[in-house]
Amino acid sequence: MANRKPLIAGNWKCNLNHLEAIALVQKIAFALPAKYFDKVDVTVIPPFTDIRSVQTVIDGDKLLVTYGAQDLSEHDSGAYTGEISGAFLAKLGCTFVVVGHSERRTLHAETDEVVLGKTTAALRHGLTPIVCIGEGLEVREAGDHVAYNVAQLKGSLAGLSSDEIAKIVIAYEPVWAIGTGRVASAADAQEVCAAIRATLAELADASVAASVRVLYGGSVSSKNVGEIVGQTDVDGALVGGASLKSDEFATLSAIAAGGPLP
Ligand SMILES: O=C(CO)COP(=O)(O)O
Repeated sequence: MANRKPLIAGNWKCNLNHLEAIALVQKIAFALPAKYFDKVDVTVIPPFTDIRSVQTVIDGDKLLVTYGAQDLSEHDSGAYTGEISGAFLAKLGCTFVVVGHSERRTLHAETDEVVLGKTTAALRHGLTPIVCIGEGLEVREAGDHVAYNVAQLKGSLAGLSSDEIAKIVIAYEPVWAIGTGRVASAADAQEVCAAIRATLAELADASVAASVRVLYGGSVSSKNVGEIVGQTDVDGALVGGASLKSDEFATLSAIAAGGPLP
């Protein structure tokens, strides 16, 4: 994983109200003493309605966990009912924002063009976008997964400058591995993450490509995270189900930090 600090991001999806969120953040922080944060960045990505409460507990208790949002609008303000501006997220102290998660691409018909608009909006407000890409099962079975992910990455980052690309995190999440318990092998993750890095070198340059964090996501748990983040081009994980359990999430974060177990 070269000199890149691993990042473990817990995507809570549509789970936990703001009271449950406070309890989970406190438990995660309690299980992960300060020494781990020199070696791993840990962030939680709760629903929008939890963010203010999460901010209050993290700021109040001076916790080292950061937080972010699961989506944002392409627009900064205006007549866009139901949309959340990146400006609002920045004001709430968010560090990260997930963009183009496969659940949004599929359930909300987000195209690469929309994902690019959201990525640009995140950067405009000083948020770090975690740009998600990943192939479905048919593409994987046809053996077209590398080309598919490279095309999705190029579409999602089209026209961004090297400086902008340097500020992004990429997450490779094969759709067939999300919430299924069917984790990609470490070699599968490495193959696509290496292709992502080679594409970043093409879109920006070699030094930017060497600095950008590329995460794997899809059924990550404390049982498989060690092998996955041990791959040369995998710099952490975007974790769904396992991020809702404090002990499990703390354990897998500690493994990504290189131990010891909490
Ligand atoms: O979609 C994911 C994270 O964004 C992965 O979810 P699971 O870890 O539940 O498979």
